[in-house]
Amino acid sequence: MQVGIIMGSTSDWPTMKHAADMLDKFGIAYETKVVSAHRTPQLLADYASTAASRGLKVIIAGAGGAAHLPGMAAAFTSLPVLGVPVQSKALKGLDSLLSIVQMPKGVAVGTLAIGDAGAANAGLLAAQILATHSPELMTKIDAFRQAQTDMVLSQPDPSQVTL
Ligand SMILES: Nc1c(C(=O)O)ncn1[C@@H]1O[C@H](COP(=O)(O)O)[C@@H](O)[C@H]1O
Repeated sequence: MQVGIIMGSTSDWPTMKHAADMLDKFGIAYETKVVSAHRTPQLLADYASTAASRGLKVIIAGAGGAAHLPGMAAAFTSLPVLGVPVQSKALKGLDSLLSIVQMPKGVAVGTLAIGDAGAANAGLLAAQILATHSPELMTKIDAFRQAQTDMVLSQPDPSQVTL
């Protein structure tokens, strides 16, 4: 496995699935696991501190509300940790975002956007990190971006579209 996708609760899966789908697109092997800094603190410590020795290269961590999971994972490993703020019901994910993004200097978490787009981009960014050591993967990412550009450029003038 090259990427570990962890999340605070199974309720985060509909969001975090977008990260998994992106990794699938590029044929990148990953594992998924519910790990919580709050509810399963020892599991988090064990998971993150053994991640590098188990061969993982990047961790994607998604959580909502008081989202301490990405920061605590980063505290236990020197692997890059990408944090996904899951949209909460009460505060629409602003709580998750602020909990993840304001890390103290010296322990880094790469924070993505709130929700599905953030999860998908976490998968994409993980692929891009891995691609720095894989020309084959870089070619796939270049092709993905070109296809996206071509799709946008082929769309008709918005004023001609009947909604
Ligand atoms: N933020 C965290 C952490 C953590 O940061 O360790 N563990 C669970 N949670 C979050 O609690 C929310 C509600 O969880 P439940 O749906 O299980 O009640 C989820 O979005 C989860 O990520």
